[in-house]
Amino acid sequence: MTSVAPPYPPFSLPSGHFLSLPPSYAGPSTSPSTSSAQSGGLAPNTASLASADFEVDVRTGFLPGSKNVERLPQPWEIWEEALDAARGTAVGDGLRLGGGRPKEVLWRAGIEVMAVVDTEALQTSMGLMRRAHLVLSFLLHFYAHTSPSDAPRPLAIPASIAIPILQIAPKLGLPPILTYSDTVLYNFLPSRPDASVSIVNPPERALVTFTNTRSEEQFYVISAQCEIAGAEALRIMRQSLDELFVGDDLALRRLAVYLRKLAKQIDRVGDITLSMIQHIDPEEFYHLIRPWFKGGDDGPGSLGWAFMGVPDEGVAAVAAAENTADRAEGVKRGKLFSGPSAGQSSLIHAIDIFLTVDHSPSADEVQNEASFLQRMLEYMPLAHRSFLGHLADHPTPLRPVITHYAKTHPKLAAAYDLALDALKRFREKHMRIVSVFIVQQARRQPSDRIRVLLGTAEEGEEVEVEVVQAVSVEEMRGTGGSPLFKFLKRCRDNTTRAMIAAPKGPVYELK
Ligand code: HEM
Repeated sequence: MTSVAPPYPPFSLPSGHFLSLPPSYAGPSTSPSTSSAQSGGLAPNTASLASADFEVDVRTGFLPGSKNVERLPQPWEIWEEALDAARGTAVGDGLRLGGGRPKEVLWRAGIEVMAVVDTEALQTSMGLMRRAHLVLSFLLHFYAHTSPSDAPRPLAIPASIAIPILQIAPKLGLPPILTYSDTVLYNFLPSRPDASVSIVNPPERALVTFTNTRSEEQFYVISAQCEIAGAEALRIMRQSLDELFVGDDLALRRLAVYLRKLAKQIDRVGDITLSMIQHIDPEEFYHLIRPWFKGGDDGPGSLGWAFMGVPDEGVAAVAAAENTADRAEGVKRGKLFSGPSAGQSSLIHAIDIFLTVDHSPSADEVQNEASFLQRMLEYMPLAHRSFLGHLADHPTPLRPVITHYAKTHPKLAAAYDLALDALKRFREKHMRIVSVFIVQQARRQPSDRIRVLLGTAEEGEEVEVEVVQAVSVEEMRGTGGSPLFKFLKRCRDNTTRAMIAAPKGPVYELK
């Protein structure tokens, strides 16, 4: 066997790469206990890439390996009852965005007088803590988005929600707001609920929605299906890192096979994402569902959400997204956390890191826009964030090997480019999704059916002609106010820039 072993060219992430920066989110102080981490990343550690330490399951990837808890027992049942009351049982039966009816006023008054339930006994079980974070963050968003628009700001979040969520969130390493973990990772049941989720027993049902619409359920379930397809991508990445550790000719040939397999799997994730077009009504998504996701950071002048009944020291531990400039200026803002986005999924971040797609900001980029992916790390469970850090620090990373052998092993370089091309295709499919679900919807008025559900029209009211609004793609803003399409295009272009050979074919342009 010919050895083509290291020394490889020294590898380090470019300075300023979002993964070289320490996480600013202050979670609990548990660091991953792998041999690699304990040896400062020096010991070869290929086995731990899918590890319980990181809550990454070899079979289910970033989805929990055990069944999600469907309901909290006593004494936390009171939160579940409040959630039942908010959701109702059918479309149009739950609380309405913007509130205003006696139903919402009464519900919010109930939350304001609800007892603060102790969470200590809850903290012994990961499953219960995940469900508690999910339930409390749905309650939080129901409360915030049924509050009248003239309610004093920062919006006061009652102690009955604020205190327990601020106790539970740091234990999971999550912020005290609705995250992708709540809407997707902790919120599904597979087709056969008592068997473990897998590609043959895929996520089928969502446990909690705001609207009881099939569209909302499918939005969460299809995202979870992307994650289960991603578990296979993670397995292939782990096998590739094993081959990189061996590093001989046979290993390089195997590596090329794995990279071609990875390309197929990334395409699979992209196709599942694209299937949202068949299963989700874009109008329902844009007008009925998406507004519930808004966080306390809604718009430049937002004063955020103030968590009541919590001494400042308690809040400080979870105040990563707090605007420190305001504190200096003495402006009283609440928490400025963003709402959920699939940009918080660790899966695409992991593929980016493995293939070394560099999303670090260039000098001319607006800071807010450039730091989106970095900020999204703060919205992942601590264990997944640690996993990504571990992957970024891996002692035998992929790209230096590919560039080192690009001339002598052209098939390997071609396989690497194939994986990047698949990732570019994923991003272009995703851009089409954003175009259908956001851009096109922002340009037209909601239909009568949607307006009745929103409470802005009565049933049977005169149909108005659709008015196309002049919304330009450049003006549109994403989570936390970043310029949407500049950002998405840049992510796509960063992907093609990593290729060894020049990318082929036309690029997708958003209109
Ligand atoms: C209806 C479906 C979807 C919509 C409307 C949507 C919308 C968006 C938007 C507006 C952004 C820009 C950042 C932000 O404002 O949050 C974004 C970013 C992102 N989304 Fe989605 N998304 C959808 C589904 C998905 C799915 C299923 C995945 C993953 C499997 C995904 C992965 C990402 C990633 C990784 C980013 C960061 C940008 C990048 O890396 O290219 N999205 N999404």
